[in-house]
Parts: sequence; structure tokens; C-alpha cells
Amino acid sequence: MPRRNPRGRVAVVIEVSELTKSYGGSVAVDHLSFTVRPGRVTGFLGPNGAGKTTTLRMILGLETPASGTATVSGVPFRSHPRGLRHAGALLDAHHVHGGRSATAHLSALARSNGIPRRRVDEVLEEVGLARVAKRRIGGFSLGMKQRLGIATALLGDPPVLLFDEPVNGMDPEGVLWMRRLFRRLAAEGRTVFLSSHLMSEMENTADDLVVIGRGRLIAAESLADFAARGTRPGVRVGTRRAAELTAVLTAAGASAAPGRAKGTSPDETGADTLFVTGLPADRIAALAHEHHILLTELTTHNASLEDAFMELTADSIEYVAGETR
Ligand SMILES: Nc1ncnc2c1ncn2[C@@H]1O[C@H](COP(=O)(O)OP(=O)(O)OP(=O)(O)O)[C@@H](O)[C@H]1O
Repeated sequence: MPRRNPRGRVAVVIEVSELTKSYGGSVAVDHLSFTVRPGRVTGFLGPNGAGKTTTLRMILGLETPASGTATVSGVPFRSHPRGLRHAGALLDAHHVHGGRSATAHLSALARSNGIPRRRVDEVLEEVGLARVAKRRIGGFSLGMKQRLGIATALLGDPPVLLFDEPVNGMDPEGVLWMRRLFRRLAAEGRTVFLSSHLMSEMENTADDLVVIGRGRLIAAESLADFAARGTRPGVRVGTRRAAELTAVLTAAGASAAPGRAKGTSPDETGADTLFVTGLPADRIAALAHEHHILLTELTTHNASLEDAFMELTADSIEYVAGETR
């Protein structure tokens, strides 16, 4: 039964339920369930290899799940008769015929999807490619290809938009433009779902987050709720005598945990990093001084969204520099 919004219009949601997919015995997506709501930008986050692209491809019916379902406004995307007019997607910006012009590429798609020709010029204008519309796509930069991919997604003026790593290859001006575009599309009531492996890209763009790691759901909540997980203030302390300092700080009522990301080396001074909670920086400095322990770093740390993301996904990172799992 399709959901309806307060104005009585069908609210187009993406619903993923117990979705599972394996490749050659290794699980890429593992009993994944979440809902993406209209009128909001939802960020789909996870480290490299987490299963984001595979999930997006299953939502679009380009990949068949081993089990579970993915529906767009209540029906599997492939059984929807409106195609590009129902959902637009940017998956792989390179996956276009390089010998054609942007206009020819979009015109062919418009024709096969029953979309009026005028939309081609409108979307080219919208993404800033109108001036290069007649040039061969093969000569486009990655950023220009991303813009063309977005133009393709917008062509059918669809209520649902899915973008896989749209910010890849964009320059800072392009990133800002994209952020504003996503916000506007959501403000128009559309369902906007975009993937990224970088939290920083979502910080000023997303309203909601779906975070996955190793194919499994880690969090599905508002950005504000997610951020609240990361508000653990503390002090980062560098020292070559981490064990001694930990004992001193613990005796004074603080907690000290190794502060380095898994698999990274001590810094160039040979010092280790501790993340200390429960004592302010000046007190830590005084205790270290009292015990003649030299500190190489003392930084008060207001935990950020990035920290919440790193903490939550630390165990699901597939490849860690210098370490084989
Ligand atoms: N066609 C395929 N054949 C074999 N393995 C695959 C295939 N597609 C994906 N995988 C594997 O499935 C897992 C999930 O990959 P996926 O591309 O969905 O992750 P992702 O979160 O999009 O990663 P990234 O951020 O690196 O793009 C990875 O381990 C990947 O190697």
C-alpha cells in the first residue's frame, strides 16, 4: 500500500527489506533494511567496499538480490512503467558512449523514455553543460561527466533520485553547486539518496543518514541524532611513555584509550597517542609534569560527525594501510 503525504499525494519512498547479496561466497550486502523518505536528502555512507553500490544497483533492479526486497513507492523499480520519469540515477559517470555529444546522448534517452525533447536543453542548462553540449563526451573531465550523469538523472523530472558518489572528481565550486542542487531537489519534495564514503561530504548536505559497514546496517537516523553519538569531548595526548601516563591518569579518575586509528603507525616523533576523557587538558599537563612525563601533543578535542563515523565503522573497514585482515 503506497504511503500518502498530508496533501494526499503518494509519497515516494525507497524501502529496502532484508536485502542480501553475495559474490562468490563473500557477502556484499547482508540482511539490510532501511527506508528513505521524500522531501529530505538522505546520505548513504560506508567505507570502501561496504556494499553501497551493490545496494543502489539492487534498488534499481540492475542486480538481483539473493533474498530480500527493494521497492520504490511500493513496487520493485523494474516493474514501474515510468522508468526514467519515476527514478533518476547516477551510478557510474564513465559508463557513457564517449563518441557522442552530450546532446545526442540525452536526446536518445529522452526518445526511448517518452520524455519531451525540450528537457534535454533544460537539464544541460541546469547542470552547466549548455556551452559544451555539442562536444564529444569522450573529451569531458570527470567533473563534467558527473554533471552529465546528473543531467541524465534529472531528465525525466523524477520524484526519486539516486546518486552514487556524485561528488567524485568535482572541484570545490562544483561541490557547492551540487550541494545546493540536492537541497533544492529535496525541498521540491523529491526523495534524494546519495552515497559517499566521506562523512565530510554529508555534513552540510544530508538530513538523514543510512550508514553501513561490511554490508550491514550500522545506523539509520537523522544527521542530528547521528552527530549526538560523536559528542564525546576529550583530550588527545601524545607521549612516548603511554603506559606510565595511562596509569597516572587512570589513578586520577580519567580514562585513556589508544587514540590512533587501527593499523596506523606512531607519529614521526615515535610517540603514541592517547585519547583521554574525564580530565581537562590543563590537569593532564599538570599530572604529566608532576611525573616528569614529556608530552608531544595536548589537544582538546570536540568530537565531530567524522569521529562518530570513524568510531562506528572502524570494525568494518575492508582495507587498512599496512595491514591485511
Ligand atoms: N560484480 C562483482 N563481483 C564480485 N564482487 C563484487 C562485485 N560488485 C561488488 N563486489 C564486492 O562486494 C563488496 C561491496 O562492493 P560495493 O561496490 O557495493 O561497495 P561500496 O560501498 O560501493 O564501495 P566503494 O565506496 O568502494 O565504491 C566489495 O567487497 C566488492 O569487492
